[in-house]
Amino acid sequence: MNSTYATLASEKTTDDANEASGNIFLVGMMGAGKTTIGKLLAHFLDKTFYDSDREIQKRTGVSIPVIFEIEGETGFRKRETEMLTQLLKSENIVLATGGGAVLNVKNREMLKRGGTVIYLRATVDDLWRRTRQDKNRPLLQTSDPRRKLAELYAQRDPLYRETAHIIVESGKRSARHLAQLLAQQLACSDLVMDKKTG
Ligand SMILES: Nc1ncnc2c1ncn2[C@@H]1O[C@H](COP(=O)(O)OP(=O)(O)OP(=O)(O)O)[C@@H](O)[C@H]1O
Ligand SMILES: O=C(O)C1=C[C@@H](O)[C@@H](O)[C@H](O)C1
Ligand SMILES: [Mg+2]
Repeated sequence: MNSTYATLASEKTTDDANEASGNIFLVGMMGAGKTTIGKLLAHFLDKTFYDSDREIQKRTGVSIPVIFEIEGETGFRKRETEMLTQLLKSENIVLATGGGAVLNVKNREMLKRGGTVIYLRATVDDLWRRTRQDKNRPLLQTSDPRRKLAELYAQRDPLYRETAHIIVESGKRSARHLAQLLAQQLACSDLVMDKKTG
């Protein structure tokens, strides 16, 4: 690991990841850059990009705020787990998960087993700057959205860490630069693996 990566959660190493599937899963808070970086990473690594939120919207034909309005968060989470179950049957994908995907233990286990999980981590200040103008995140439609973001961060940071094989700081570099560094790093770890197994 070079300096692109912060220390790994619970001393985990990428050896624990299911690299054979070629799958890369991005987890992290709303605004961490999962969708933006995921698309670029898939392009650089020549993998297929999926975004769980986008797939749910395609399947239902309505936006995520509408799903929350009609079915509540519980209904959305059920759809999210169904979608992850289906998407994780794929190989050679980069998947941007929804910010709350790690709340469900079944999702966490599926992700850990199904590929290499990358936690894109940013400070609450960065996350707030990136999400404050966007009304598409139903959990932030409260009287004090910044506080809500901080509460969600405190609740979820340990879950992202528990799930991730790799933790990356997404606050200090542009999305493109991060995707380039990650692509280089992941391509190198593939090389090393091929050497070991080949
Ligand atoms: N590393 C970065 N530096 C600066 N801005 C970024 C970075 N990553 C993402 N952004 C910007 O932050 C905003 C949110 O990013 P994005 O939608 O990719 O987050 P997300 O993790 O997919 O969030 P959600 O869980 O809500 O889907 C976008 O406007 C994006 O351009
Ligand atoms: O952090 C969350 O709980 C969410 C993040 C988004 O990706 C969407 O999945 C939805 O808005 C919920
Ligand atoms: Mg997204």
